[in-house]
Amino acid sequence: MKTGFSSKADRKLLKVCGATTKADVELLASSGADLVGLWHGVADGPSEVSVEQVTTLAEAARATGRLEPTLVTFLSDVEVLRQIVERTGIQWIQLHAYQMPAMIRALRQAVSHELTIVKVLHLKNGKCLERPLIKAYENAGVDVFLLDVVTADGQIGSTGQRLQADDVADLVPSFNRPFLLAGGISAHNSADYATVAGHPQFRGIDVDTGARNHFGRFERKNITDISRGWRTARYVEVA
Ligand SMILES: O=C(O)c1ccccc1N[C@@H]1O[C@H](COP(=O)(O)O)[C@@H](O)[C@H]1O
Repeated sequence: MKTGFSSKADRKLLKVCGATTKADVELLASSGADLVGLWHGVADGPSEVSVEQVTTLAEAARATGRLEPTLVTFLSDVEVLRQIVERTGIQWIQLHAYQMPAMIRALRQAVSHELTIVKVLHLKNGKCLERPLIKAYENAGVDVFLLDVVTADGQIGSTGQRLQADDVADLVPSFNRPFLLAGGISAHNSADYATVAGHPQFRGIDVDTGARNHFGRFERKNITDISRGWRTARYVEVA
């Protein structure tokens, strides 16, 4: 199993989602983020970028020496994803839709370089929709689970809505992989997740809404405050 950043597993990761420009990437790198999410194949996503842009932004992220690019996608066509991953050199992929275990197994087998596969587990009203599939996901090659909200009307991704810590604590014993926490993460709610953040499988946080200002743009102070509030890997740099 490859989880990336493995030599620093005790250091918690801060992933920020939805960069669309080099300026975004550089702002995230200098604000304490460890991973940057690049959306491709997210229907109607406001931060959707082309494969060419993923390539350029991934290079820009790596060039900072501090940011790992992550492809965030709803796509499930293995050959399409293989081509994107190999063309862009992406080493982290976040499957944020309802992709199935067989697809993940096929992706793992198709990609020739190291790839950390992050699979989202969606919680609706506190219950994980994919719970019956978790063991199959692990057997298929998922490296990291990402726990996020699905809203009452079915919205997934960038909901700004929070998970209950008790629901997370109930779900984590059902898998053996590390996990990232998402859903309405801000600088001010780390204390509500103290038990979650202290869990040995907790690997870090993933943020979209809380990283942005009222205009929908990344706000440096929000990101540095989140890094400090959650004590993520680079918080000392931005303190
Ligand atoms: O941010 C989005 O719009 C998005 C679209 C499609 C897939 C994933 C997306 N973002 C993910 O949403 C959560 C964070 O949401 P928030 O902080 O509650 O707004 C995180 O997992 C992002 O990767």
